[in-house]
Amino acid sequence: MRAVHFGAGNIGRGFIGALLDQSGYETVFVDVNEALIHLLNERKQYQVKLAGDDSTIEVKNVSGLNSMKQAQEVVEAIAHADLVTTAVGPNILPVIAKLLSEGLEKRMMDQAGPINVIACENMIGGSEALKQHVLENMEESLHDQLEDSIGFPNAAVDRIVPDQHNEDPLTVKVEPYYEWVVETTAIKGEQPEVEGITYVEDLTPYIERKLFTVNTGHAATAYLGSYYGHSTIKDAMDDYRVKEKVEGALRETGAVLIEKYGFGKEQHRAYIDQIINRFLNPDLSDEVTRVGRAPIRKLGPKDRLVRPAVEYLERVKEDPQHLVEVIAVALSYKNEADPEASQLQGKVSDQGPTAAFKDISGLSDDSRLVQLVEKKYKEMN
Ligand SMILES: NC(=O)c1ccc[n+]([C@@H]2O[C@H](COP(=O)([O-])OP(=O)(O)OC[C@H]3O[C@@H](n4cnc5c(N)ncnc54)[C@H](O)[C@@H]3O)[C@@H](O)[C@H]2O)c1
Ligand SMILES: O=P(O)(O)OC[C@@H](O)[C@@H](O)[C@H](O)[C@H](O)CO
Repeated sequence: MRAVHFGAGNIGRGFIGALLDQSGYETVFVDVNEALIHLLNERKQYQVKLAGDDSTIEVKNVSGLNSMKQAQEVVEAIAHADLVTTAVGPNILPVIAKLLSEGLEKRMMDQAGPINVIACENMIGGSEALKQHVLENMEESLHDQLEDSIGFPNAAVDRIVPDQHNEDPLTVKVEPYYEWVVETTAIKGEQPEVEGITYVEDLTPYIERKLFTVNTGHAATAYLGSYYGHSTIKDAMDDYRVKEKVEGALRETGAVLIEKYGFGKEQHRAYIDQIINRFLNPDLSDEVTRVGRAPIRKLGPKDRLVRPAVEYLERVKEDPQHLVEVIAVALSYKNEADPEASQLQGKVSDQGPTAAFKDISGLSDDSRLVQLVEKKYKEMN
């Protein structure tokens, strides 16, 4: 079996690539990083190290294609693949859609049969969003054929893979924990056989539980950690001021999730505790700059901070004090090496914090959340 995976970065190599190899796939990584592509082709293998566990997984049967220089080869690889996956980041999905649509078009012309494209990104409806970008790049006369033969099942992926500082640039150190959940309804043809995938009929409770617990907690730790002068997630969580506020934010998202999906209170408490312990893993050094990256995306209307805060106001009918504080601190987040953080600070200084927040979150003047964030931001700055 052959897989094409877009994005040979942390989660691509450290999670998806490893499971694809264990499941018997030959994986072609597509990336723009020439150094990584060169090494993948030279060695055809790499190592995944499990943090705190001393064990190493040898990932074999891999190769690489540079999407900037080898576009035609990428198109051919997609035309002959059994599965396509991505882990490039939500903002890059529109970029890869052009080449992906060419590959899928070739595949349909060759009558190579159905295939599934799974976007493994931290967002709600990632594969569906990728499908829309593919359709924008494809002639309308082919849209019905795509609907019939190409599946875009949404997915949730969970494994903390920090930025890597290993001697060997292909090696990836990851936490042992992982979860990969894929929705069955959009699958075309046979369900991909990948060890470690849990198939479910309705992904919504899974992706929301993951995004609004792991990623809300992570973002809260990163922005509060940066505010209090910490550079890693573990250091931030070792500061009781950060930990208390993160736990408070997760009680708020938990109240929404329990009310919405009927998760048991004890079961959800245990889920939160397990996540906090993952953030405190002493064998994993994860920087607040990675976890806090792209703050404009993270302050977006459907993302990990604004969406649960809005739902808390609607469902619990109280003010989400901790989420408000995290949003206010996220609006103040500075990192000159992160283009979105610089853009955010440019917006805040040009428009003022309230107008910048309204613009990014899509909320209106009369939104209670906007008023609460405005007040908190003034208190903190
Ligand atoms: N790292 C984690 O802990 C983690 C866990 C779960 C989900 N995710 C999600 O996985 C996705 C990737 O995250 P990551 O941490 O692996 O990031 P990363 O930066 O390590 O990897 C992204 C890769 O995409 C490549 N890329 C950029 N533009 C490209 C293009 N046009 N074509 C092909 N490749 C391109 C980059 O060169 C890089 O190798 C994100 O959506 C993230 O939210 C990450
Ligand atoms: O990848 P992002 O930028 O959406 O979020 C940063 C981290 O919270 C994220 O990568 C986590 O490590 C991951 O989602 C854990 O499963």
